[in-house]
Amino acid sequence: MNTLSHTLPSVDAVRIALAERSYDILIGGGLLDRACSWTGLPRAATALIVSNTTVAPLYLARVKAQLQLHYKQVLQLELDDGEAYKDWASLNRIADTLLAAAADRKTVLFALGGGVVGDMTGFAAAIYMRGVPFVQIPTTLLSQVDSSVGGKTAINHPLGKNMLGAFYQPERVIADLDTLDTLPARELSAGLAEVIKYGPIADASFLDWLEANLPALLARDKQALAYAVRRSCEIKAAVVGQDEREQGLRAILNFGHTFGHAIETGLGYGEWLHGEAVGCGMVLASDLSVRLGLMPGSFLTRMTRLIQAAGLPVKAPDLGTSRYLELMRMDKKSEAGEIRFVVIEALGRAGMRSASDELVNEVLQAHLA
Ligand SMILES: O=C(O)C(=O)C[C@@H](O)[C@H](O)[C@H](O)COP(=O)(O)O
Repeated sequence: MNTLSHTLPSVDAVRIALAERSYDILIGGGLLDRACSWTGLPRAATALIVSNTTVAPLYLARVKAQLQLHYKQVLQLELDDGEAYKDWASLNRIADTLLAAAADRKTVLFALGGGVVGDMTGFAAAIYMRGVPFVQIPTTLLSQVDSSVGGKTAINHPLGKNMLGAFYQPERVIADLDTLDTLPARELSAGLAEVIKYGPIADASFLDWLEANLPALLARDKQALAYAVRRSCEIKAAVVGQDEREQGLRAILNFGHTFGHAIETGLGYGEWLHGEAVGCGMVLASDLSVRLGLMPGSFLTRMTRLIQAAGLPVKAPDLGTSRYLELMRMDKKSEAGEIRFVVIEALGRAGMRSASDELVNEVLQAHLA
């Protein structure tokens, strides 16, 4: 982590080291209006800002004003807001906008919003004219600590979450902490799920810190949020830097997601927020870690308490255990029909395990609402 010095408040820069695909995650206050956020990006005639109907009224004009200093033509597109719209139709709207404006293959896309906007804009950038540059401007806690970083882009399919996508890295991530001021409380909690994830999988002392600082985070204390975002990005950068395309290690970032994605797909996208499903999914994955004999029962108690205190659900919707198994067999980590779960092997260390359907059923039965 570097600190860029300015007369204005400092800007943290966490580097994602991926050879020629390396980039910085800029983290700080007021970044939307600061020149350092926007200089040094790829030169082009055209830029497209992709946002949604909730975020655009708040921040699009400011981003556009900055981009107009660098690009001759600045296009904008406001997608419908929500996980239910992370689909082919929205992706097509991005392509339609680019093609209608005759945007060339140097055009730079800017994703202004949360994970849905970021994932879809990244996927559009990956496939438009076989690849154009893009920049992530995450405005939710979840997207600042997780989805804007690491180059996973995708849309959902009715049969499975994030099933169509590409690994495609952004040119830069601009995480303006001030955008968290306007975040609804439910979204803040959803983002905390992905923050909490980093403790058990990679940094036991970060888990201690989160327990001690959860009230400050929920109260949106700027320093606490800045540390949580930076530490999360540092951990993610270290993992992605070693395993960009999830050949092994990177799967640990999916802790809680096997159960979580089943909840999202099973209920219908958007019913629960992604972070809510991941929070609840981590309770189930913690229980599985205990039932596999890897962790003591006190670990499940600890995780459940923290997740609940963060304002997240800890009881899973009753989709029926066989439906859960059916959905989880579709997970991208499954191999030859065998579900592979991320489990905790020791505090700060995660691994992969399969489990019998009987054991998974026991876990589900213990946590269904
Ligand atoms: O970046 C990763 O790798 C992750 O798994 C992070 C997840 O938190 C994130 O939700 C990711 O988009 C899910 O990826 P998927 O491969 O399970 O669809």
